[in-house]
Amino acid sequence: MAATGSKSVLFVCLGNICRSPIAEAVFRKMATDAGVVDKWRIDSAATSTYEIGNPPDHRGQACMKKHDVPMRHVARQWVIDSGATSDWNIGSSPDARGLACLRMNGIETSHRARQVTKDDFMSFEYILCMDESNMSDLTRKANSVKNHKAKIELLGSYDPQKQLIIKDPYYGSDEDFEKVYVQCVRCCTAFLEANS
Ligand SMILES: N#Cc1ccccc1-c1cc(NCCCN2CCCCC2)c2ccccc2n1
Repeated sequence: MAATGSKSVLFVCLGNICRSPIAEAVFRKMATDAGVVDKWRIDSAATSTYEIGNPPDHRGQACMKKHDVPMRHVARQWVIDSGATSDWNIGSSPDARGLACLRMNGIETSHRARQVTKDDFMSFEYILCMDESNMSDLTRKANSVKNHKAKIELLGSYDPQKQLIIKDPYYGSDEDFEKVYVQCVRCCTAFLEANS
């Protein structure tokens, strides 16, 4: 049973290695600093299969390090993996309660890109994406899920400076990742405020 007043947000972009892991890390830090992170299930995912299983982009990791924002990526010397005997949850993230337990014990987990699943539309209250093509991909997928619960919105719709679109920095520079970071800080601040 989820804690009372529990909330959930899934950040989504095209590949889940650039924009959505930054938004997830920024929001998680804000919720932690506000003392409410235990009330939130926070995750990120991709609309595409381009980068499934890959860690966040190194330029995004460098940006997070520069701004002292912990990112759920830990470079691993050993390849240690785990698997399931069933196909029940293929593609889903580890259970939020398990992640919270790991984090409470200072055991960092690493984020690996994953694609949005049908279950996400049933289990997340908010699905916040970055641009119009993410929006149309998500809306199309959501329409195939009966009475889905998620509110699908542009993260940029929370921006006090009204910059609606957070542009894909994949072919861009460090400055483009910095712009993604700055927009995510403004939008996540307003989104957390609107849900406090
Ligand atoms: N597509 C596009 C696109 C258009 C404009 C600006 C950026 C991108 C762009 C391209 C990427 N990977 C290169 C193409 C991947 N292959 C495309 C054909 C199928 C097999 C895979 C990205 C990867 C991760 C995150 C964001 C990305 N964004």
